[in-house]
Amino acid sequence: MLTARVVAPARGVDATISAEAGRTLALLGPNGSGKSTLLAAIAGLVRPAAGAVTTGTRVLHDLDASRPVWRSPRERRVGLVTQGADLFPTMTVLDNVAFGPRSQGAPRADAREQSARWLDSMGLGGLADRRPASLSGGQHRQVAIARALASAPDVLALDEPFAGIDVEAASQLRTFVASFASDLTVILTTHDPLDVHLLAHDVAVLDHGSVVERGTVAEVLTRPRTGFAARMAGMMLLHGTVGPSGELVTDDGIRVAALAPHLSAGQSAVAALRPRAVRLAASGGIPDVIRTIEPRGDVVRVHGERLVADIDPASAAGLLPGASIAFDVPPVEVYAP
Ligand SMILES: Nc1ncnc2c1ncn2[C@@H]1O[C@H](COP(=O)(O)OP(=O)(O)OP(=O)(O)O)[C@@H](O)[C@H]1O
Repeated sequence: MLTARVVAPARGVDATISAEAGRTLALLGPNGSGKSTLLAAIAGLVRPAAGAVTTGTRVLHDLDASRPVWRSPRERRVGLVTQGADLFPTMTVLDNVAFGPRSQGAPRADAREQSARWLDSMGLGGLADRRPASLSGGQHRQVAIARALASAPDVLALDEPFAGIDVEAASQLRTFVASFASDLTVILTTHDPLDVHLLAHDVAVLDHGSVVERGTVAEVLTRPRTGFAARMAGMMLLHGTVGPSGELVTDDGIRVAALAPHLSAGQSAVAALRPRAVRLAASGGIPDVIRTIEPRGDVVRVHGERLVADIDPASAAGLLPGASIAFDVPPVEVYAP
């Protein structure tokens, strides 16, 4: 179990996260929200102003103690793989991977032998004699991850591991990560909901340096509480209060019937709505004005000022930006914000 409280005022970060052994935590959040800073502090590459990081009973740093503790990156057993994860360009893949055990004191021959076995076990044995410049983007990332794992870390921190490589390489890399993730604590930052669904058990959402939402993937992506998590889940978030009949009255006055409301009238509430559930109203409905219309796979996405709907192309014929429109919304589940 990793717990980290990182206070880095120069970067606007004051966040606490925890990640359990054998589980993968996805760190989500807008650009600049502090995800990379958190990982760098856990790895000991950034020294925060305050806070502490522990894995199990090991203290990696404790800057709040009367005698502060600070372990060097190499003593932490945290493998950090960043987007720019630079392999040493003049070394072979094997020597790059052997660098980890060597820096922990293993003799060169032992480190190379151990690393060769390690590369084989990860299905990368064929790359052992190659230089980094000859690797594809996906292979480069696999080797960088293999190098981090060769030091037998307790925690593997992956900073946007699938960004900037092609779709097929990203898919292979996801399978690769999934193959060893259950043996250690993995934290990964991502902007892609697919990574969350395929790899993560838990999610923490950062905004402006603080954790604004956390829970299991199912909790956060089916009942999002922030606009960011809702967008990740492909949903829109309606904020409001519970009306006298248990309906949700949104902040801009939309009334939406609620499914089995558990909240009392007057309480603050949110609901998450999928654009596919929203229909064009035959009569009545929630009035709106069309902002944009875009094709999206087999549907047409109509963005109104208030709501977003995915409708079939035939129903979208004749709709134009600026036109008045009305939407029907099905009963929604409301929950506390
Ligand atoms: N090396 C640095 N020196 C000073 N400030 C930095 C440094 N790196 C990042 N910052 C600042 O710290 C804050 C948090 O940045 P960070 O890179 O941790 O966010 P992030 O969530 O990882 O963003 P992204 O999704 O764009 O990678 C930002 O305001 C950023 O400008």
